[in-house]
Amino acid sequence: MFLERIVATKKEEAAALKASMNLNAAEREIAGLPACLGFEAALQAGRRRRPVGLIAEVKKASPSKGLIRPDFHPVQLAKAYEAAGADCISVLTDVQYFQGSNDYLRGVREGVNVPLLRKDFTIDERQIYEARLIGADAILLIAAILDKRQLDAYHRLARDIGLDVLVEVHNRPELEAVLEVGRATLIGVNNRNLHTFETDLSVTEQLIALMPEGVTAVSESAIASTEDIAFVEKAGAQAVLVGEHFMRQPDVGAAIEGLLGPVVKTGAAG
Ligand SMILES: O=C(O)c1ccccc1NCC(=O)[C@H](O)[C@H](O)COP(=O)(O)O
Repeated sequence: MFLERIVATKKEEAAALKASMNLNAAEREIAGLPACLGFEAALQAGRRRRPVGLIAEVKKASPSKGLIRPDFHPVQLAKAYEAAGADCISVLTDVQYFQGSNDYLRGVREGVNVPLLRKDFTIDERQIYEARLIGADAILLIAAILDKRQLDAYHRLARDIGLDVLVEVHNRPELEAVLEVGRATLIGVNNRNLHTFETDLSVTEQLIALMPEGVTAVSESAIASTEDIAFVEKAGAQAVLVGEHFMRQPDVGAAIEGLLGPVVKTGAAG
């Protein structure tokens, strides 16, 4: 099973981090960093300018599609996303399966001033410290690979060091576990089954209907047309996470406008 392979790789990486990272030193360094940019707040602000908030993803390759963008320049792409009004940017840092890199996130941090999601498979607390140290504003917690104790502890740690948390679910039991833990305010519904790679936007419709008031709901994956946006918005998505569709267009800024329309000036700050 593919997800199990990814988790096994992450366990090896976590063991290496355990050997190289001094937690006290990491905490001291983090205490001296500037505050994170508000990831969830940026998505809510984005909803006032477009039908839904936008997390635009910098994604070179994926397990399901292989190499997506051979001519891959993460900082240029991120600057184009920012110029086109992306509210937040997701940067894949997994090396083995997505051809990502922590250096991509560091570079993007230097290049843009929008909140950044470190998109990776978090299974150890040291990865959360690492995310903050390389410049992320938010991390991803995937319910399919974490039990309730981990969801609770990792969420608490991330918030303690200033990070927002996008908690990802794909089915009803995962959503119920996340709601029982009771910490998530920002919940992503992944339309992709991470075991089979099958995609289905109706997963967004089914799961958002079960979410309580007050949750910022994000529809993730397989969004590629204005019809898809209309569908997930009607289902209650307040934001979307889009990677491959943008990565396949030569001009990613124009692709944002094509998918979501122009930014509407509200006159209000934010
Ligand atoms: O994208 C994959 O093939 C994939 C496979 C296994 C686990 C995770 C995977 N993707 C991570 C993501 O959640 C997506 O990169 C993100 O939602 C954007 O999706 P898309 O717009 O379809 O590129």
